[in-house]
Order: sequence, then C-alpha cells, then structure tokens
Amino acid sequence: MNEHFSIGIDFGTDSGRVVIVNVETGEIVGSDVTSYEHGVINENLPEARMSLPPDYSLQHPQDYLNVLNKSIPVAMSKADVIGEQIIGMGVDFTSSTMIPTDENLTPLCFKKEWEDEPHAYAKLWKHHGPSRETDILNALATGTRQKFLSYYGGSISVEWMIPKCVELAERAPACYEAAEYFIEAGDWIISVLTGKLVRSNCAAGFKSFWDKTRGYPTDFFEKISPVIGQLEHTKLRGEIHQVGTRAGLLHNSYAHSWGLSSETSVATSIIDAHSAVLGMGASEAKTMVMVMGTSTCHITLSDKKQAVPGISGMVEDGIIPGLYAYEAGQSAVGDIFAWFKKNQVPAYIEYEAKRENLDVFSYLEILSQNIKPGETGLLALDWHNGNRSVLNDPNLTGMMIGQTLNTKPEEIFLALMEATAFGAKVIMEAYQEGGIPTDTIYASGGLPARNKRFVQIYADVTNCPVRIASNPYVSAVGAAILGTVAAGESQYGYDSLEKAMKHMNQLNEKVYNPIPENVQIYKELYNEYRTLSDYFGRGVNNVMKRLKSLKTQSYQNERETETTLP
Ligand SMILES: Nc1ncnc2c1ncn2[C@@H]1O[C@H](COP(=O)(O)OP(=O)(O)O)[C@@H](O)[C@H]1O
Ligand SMILES: O=C(CO)[C@@H](O)[C@@H](O)COP(=O)(O)O
Repeated sequence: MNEHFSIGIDFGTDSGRVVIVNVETGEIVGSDVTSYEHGVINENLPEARMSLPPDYSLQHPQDYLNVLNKSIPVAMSKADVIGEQIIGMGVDFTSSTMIPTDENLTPLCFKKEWEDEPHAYAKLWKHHGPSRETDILNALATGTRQKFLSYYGGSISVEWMIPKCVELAERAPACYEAAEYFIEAGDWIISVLTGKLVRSNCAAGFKSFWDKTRGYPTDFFEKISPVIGQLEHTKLRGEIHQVGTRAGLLHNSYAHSWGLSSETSVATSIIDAHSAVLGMGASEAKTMVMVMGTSTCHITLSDKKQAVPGISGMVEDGIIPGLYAYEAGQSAVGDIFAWFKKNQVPAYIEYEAKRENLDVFSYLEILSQNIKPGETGLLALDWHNGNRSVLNDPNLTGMMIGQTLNTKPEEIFLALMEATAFGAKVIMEAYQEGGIPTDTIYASGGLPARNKRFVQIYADVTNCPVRIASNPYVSAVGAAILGTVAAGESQYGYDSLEKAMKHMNQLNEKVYNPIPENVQIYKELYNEYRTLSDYFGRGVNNVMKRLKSLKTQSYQNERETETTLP
C-alpha cells in the first residue's frame, strides 16, 4: 500500500491503450490495448447501411467505451494493484476527433433515428470531408485579415474542429439542429468518466482557435454564417479548463465496477501528441518531440510567442502553464507504410517474412539494411493523405519517381521512409525560420519503438541527434502524469506538471546520432525533394489537384449541394 499509481488512457487512430504507472518511479506496471471494433469507417457505415464519399474517416464512439470497459480492468489485474493505490487518471485523444451529442452528452449515432446519418458519427481527425468548406473558410479568413490566423501557421486545416462543424451545418442541417453539443472525443471521455462536461484548453486552443485572453474568434464565426456565429453559445458551450487541472472525480458507477475509489481524480483531457511532451519529460527549449505513428506531430515549447508560418498552431499554456506550445504535423506517416503493406507488398515478401517468423515491416527493414542512402534511385512525395504543414492542402497526393523494372519492395519502403523524414525537415525549417529553432529531437509513438532504420534516417536527414522513448506508451504515460497532478491535492500527487514529469518520464538513454556521410547524401536528396515539392505543391503544376477533383466528381453524392457559405 506504500506505492501509488495513476492510470493513463491513450486513444489513438486504431486502438486505445491503458497503462498503470507508478507515480514515484514512472514504471509501467500494467498495460492493455483494445483495438476499435469498427476501426476507421471510410467505406460503409456500420452494417453496410450506406456507402460513404471519398475522404471520409468516421468512428463509432462505442469503440472508445469498449477501451475503458475492457482495458482498465485488464491493466489493473496485470498490475496487481488495488483500487486504493490509484490516485488519479488522465486521458489523451487524437484530435480534432469530434462527436455530436444530444443534451445528455449521448452521441447522436447511438440513437436509432440517426444511425444512418454519417454526420452523426465521430469524425476522426483525418476525416477530409470538409475540404470544400475549408477552402472557403481560408479564403474568408485571409480576405478579412483574421488576426488569429497567423498563430495557426497562416491557414486553417481541414482536420480541425471548426471545418467539421461547418460541414455538419452545410451538409446535414437536420443533424446539426439535433446536436446539442459538438465535443472533442477526449472531452467526451472525461464527461463519461466524471458525468460533467469539461473542455480542455489544449484541444479548444489548437483545434477551435480558442485563446485564453480573447476566447473564440466569434467575429470570424459570424462572418461564416449566422448559425456558426452562435457556436460558442450553442454547440461549443461548456467550461474550458487548463491541462493539468482536475476535471472531476470518477463517477461512482465506474469506481464501483473497476474496484477504484470514488475519490479518484480525473484530469482535464489533452491531445495525444501533446501528451507525449509530458511523457518524454521534454520541457526544455530547442527540443522537438516528434510523435510518430499513423501521422506525425512535431511539438515544441517556448517562452516566446511567435507567429510561425506553415505550422498548425500555437497556444499559450497549451501544454504546460506559463509556456507557449507549438504544433506542426504530417497527415500520414505510419499510414503510408500501412497502405504500402496492404496494397503494394508482393506475396513473396509476405512468404519470406513468415518463414523468418517476422512481420512484414521488420523483414523489409532488415532487407533495407543492405541499401545505403541514395542507392535506391528513388524519390517520393509523402502526401498520400494530403499535406498539413507548409502547403496545407488536403488535395495533394503521393508520388514516387525513379522506379525501374528492377525496383524492389524494400527500396520503395526505404524511399517512403526517407520522404516522411524530408517532410519533417521542411517543418523543422519552418520552425527555424519562424524563430523557434530545434537542436534535439525526442522521438516517441509506435514507429520509433519498432523500426531502428526509420529513426536513423531521421537523424541523418535532419542532422540532429534523436533520443527515443523506452516504450511505445509515452502519450499514455503523459495522460497518467496529468492524473497524478489532478490528484495533487491528495497526499500522494504532485503540485506541478514539471515535478510529475521528472519522476514519470519515459526517455531512454539511447541516442541516434547523425552519420556524416549519410547527412551529406540526404542534403542533396532533400534539395531534390524541395524542387519536386514546390513544383507539384505550389501551383506550378496542379495535376495532383486536377486528378483528385476528377475522382471526387465521379462520385455521385446527392449531398454535394450548392454551398450556402460566403
Ligand atoms: N515496423 C514498422 N515500420 C513502419 N511502420 C510501422 C511499423 N510498425 C507499425 N507501423 C505503422 O505505425 C502505425 C501505428 O503507430 P502507433 O503509434 O502504434 O498508432 P497510433 O498512431 O494510432 O497512435 C501504423 O500506421 C503502422 O502502419
Ligand atoms: O493531429 C493530431 C494532434 O494534433 C493527432 O491527434 C493526429 O495527427 C493523430 O495522431 P496519431 O497518428 O493517431 O497518433
């Protein structure tokens, strides 16, 4: 009974993870992962009721509840701890993942009358349905010189909350009308756990343009439409709390069914990538945390307030009170490798991997060890899910040049990994030019833990040492850190995030240092990448967009009505 623990719950794109962490030592004593039964819904609604337009990425919130109900008890039993030893819990979630709910915070898609309506489901961060609306919002925000825009890299991302709200108002007005709240999925889980609606300043700041001094940019919302102008007082209403505070206490019914105390503190939620900053213990300036999984987010903290073109956002107190948090992102990284594995890897590789008792990625990584930088003759653009950094355009697409009849799968895999590293370097340069330089990378997320070549490529391309995490659960541990601080008032918690980070961070001793001859070759390849990227991404040749629009036009969607937006 001397030891105390906190529960961290991390909701990713395909699954949710629960960890039980010792608050004194940071040791993970129990963990469990639950995959989402419905996964990413991008072809048909559940029960194949209806096929979806291209670029839709929906989820079923029941899958999130299943993570709580299955993984919390399993992780607890693996940890062999008793309820009284758990002092707090925290939640992190991909974002902006948005759920429309009724007045009782029940997701609309749980109700019979809305189960055939795609807009009643959770819209996952990578849902690109509102790309038309986002173009209009960007033109309007730029045309009316909205001040907030410069703190969001100069443009609005299709992946954030407000485009999702506008899409709902435009394409499913009855559903919009029926929704009492639009809630970030992380805040929704907190409402499930505590019975209260408490919104996080991290999610509201990064994804809904909320700022602690000026609130939401309501004058901009009003320019979009009278309905959207009311958002703050209608669907987005609710208290906004600072990350690191307590949202409430665990609801009795959950405390009872999980054998926890009803005095267990539940923290205000945080975005998954931002949680990794806590889990890595990365509060120093010039340190960039790259959270590398399905996508990659590039997060850094500074005591300076800067408008950095090409990044995704900057929020005062967004992660740690007193510091400005900065975020940039790549819409697909692991997702590109997943696509490659599913659609491009030939049967003989799968056969050989199986024979070696390896998964396909590990086998391809081993094969790629025989290929030096530059030896593939390939160069790729990593825009398979659009670009959400300096080009901020969901209509850009992936590309590979240099293929011959001799090109091998492991060479393509290597070129794709290199392309994602070049995409990350573009972002680091944007930060540098914007006055937020970086000299060390902390790599967390599922990818660095599984693929050493990948991490070395990043060290070589960026010419920066890369420090990795000791396990793939960093964001979940960040959430557990929040749980500990939320319990700060109790005898065993911490009264500051910094103190909890010192005790509980998951930083490994291992450092990947850049290899000088690789750095040199990648410098040349990077210049080629920039040339290609400017050519296809900056309007010299719009072929990617033309192809994409042909594809979209051919989809007969009766909802593709005329827009009512300005
Ligand atoms: N060895 C590997 N090499 C390259 N990509 C991998 C490897 N293992 C898994 N991935 C990719 O990593 C992603 C999963 O990352 P993870 O951090 O676990 O999940 P999430 O992004 O949902 O939090 C998937 O897109 C998968 O394709
Ligand atoms: O956009 C953000 C954070 O702002 C992420 O939630 C999003 O890129 C998804 O993250 P994952 O790749 O699922 O870890």
